[in-house]
Amino acid sequence: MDEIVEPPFKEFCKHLSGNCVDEVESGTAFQKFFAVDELDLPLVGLNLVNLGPLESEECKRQICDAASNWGFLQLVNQGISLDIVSRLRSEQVKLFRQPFNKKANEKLLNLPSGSYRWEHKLQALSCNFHGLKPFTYPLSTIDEFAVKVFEMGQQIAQILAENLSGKSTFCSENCLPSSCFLRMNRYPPCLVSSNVFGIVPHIDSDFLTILHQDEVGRLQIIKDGKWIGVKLNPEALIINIGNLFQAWSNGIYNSVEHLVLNHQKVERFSIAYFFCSLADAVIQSYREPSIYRSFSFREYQKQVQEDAKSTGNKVGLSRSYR
Ligand SMILES: C=C1C[C@]23C[C@@]1(O)CC[C@H]2[C@@]12CC[C@H](O)[C@@](C)(C(=O)O1)[C@H]2[C@@H]3C(=O)O
Ligand SMILES: O=C(O)CCC(=O)C(=O)O
Ligand SMILES: [Fe+2]
Repeated sequence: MDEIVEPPFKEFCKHLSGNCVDEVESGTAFQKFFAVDELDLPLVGLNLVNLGPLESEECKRQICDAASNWGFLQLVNQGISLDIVSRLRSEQVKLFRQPFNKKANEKLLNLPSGSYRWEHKLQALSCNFHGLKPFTYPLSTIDEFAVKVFEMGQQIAQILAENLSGKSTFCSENCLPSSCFLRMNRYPPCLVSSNVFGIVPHIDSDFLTILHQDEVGRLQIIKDGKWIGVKLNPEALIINIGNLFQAWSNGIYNSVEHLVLNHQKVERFSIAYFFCSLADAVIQSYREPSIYRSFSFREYQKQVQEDAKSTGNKVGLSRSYR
């Protein structure tokens, strides 16, 4: 296997946040985030939706309950074969094995330049705007995955929306392949400590995130005010609720904080698909009186990025959206 051509971890940290290495070496590396328990996320078999009315209703109820009580769930039999996921994983590994300056400077996979980023101490390759560029046939593995994961996201979003407001068409009208993003992440091994954030605690600003994490795991979420580790299920895709669904559902569906800790010895890969609305879609609670004022995804993303720059943290819905 080619040598992993990445800057040494210390340089990597300095590049990102200066004192990262000091925090880590002084042992203050976020002990409070180190989860003690590991739990299974609520598990739902999506194929049940296509079975008889009874199973279908039960499956939809489980999805909606998890969206309210956990903000996270895991789906199996969701129609995305493990073959596509493993083919995508090998393409992802090949991409990240490219020499560092090639990833940082050249256009990879004819993605817009700047698609390769060091984000929150991970290296992320964002493939944006799947729906815009004309597909070339035969479909690349990335496009094949994106088409299926978009359809799945739409199905879940529709189940969640219909549960609250009948035959709501909000998601189908405002969430399109061109408004969604696929991000492939690589988390380098962190030799200095096992308590360093691969991605800092955050809440996703989209409607839904659909996530495949590899066998390294180390995803943690907040449950009942405590950090817990998410038990691995390589056959499942993880779905988590974003801020937009929390606002649209008037707080009935919850978007919860989550983080990833780097592994001390091995690299970790994940694939995240952000099911977002069109930038100008107005997110308005499905019923009055609403907890949150209406806003557009564009406005919200801009606010989140400004807050993250000025405060170092995303403030999210609590900031003047109430
Ligand atoms: C988890 C997230 C990363 C993201 C903001 C979000 O909460 C959900 C949308 C994500 C996305 C996707 C496209 C762009 O790469 C991005 C910068 C954006 O505007 O929305 C990322 C956000 C991010 O990386 O912060
Ligand atoms: O890589 C993961 O497992 C989670 C990534 C994530 O939370 C994100 O990109 O928003
Ligand atoms: Fe996230």
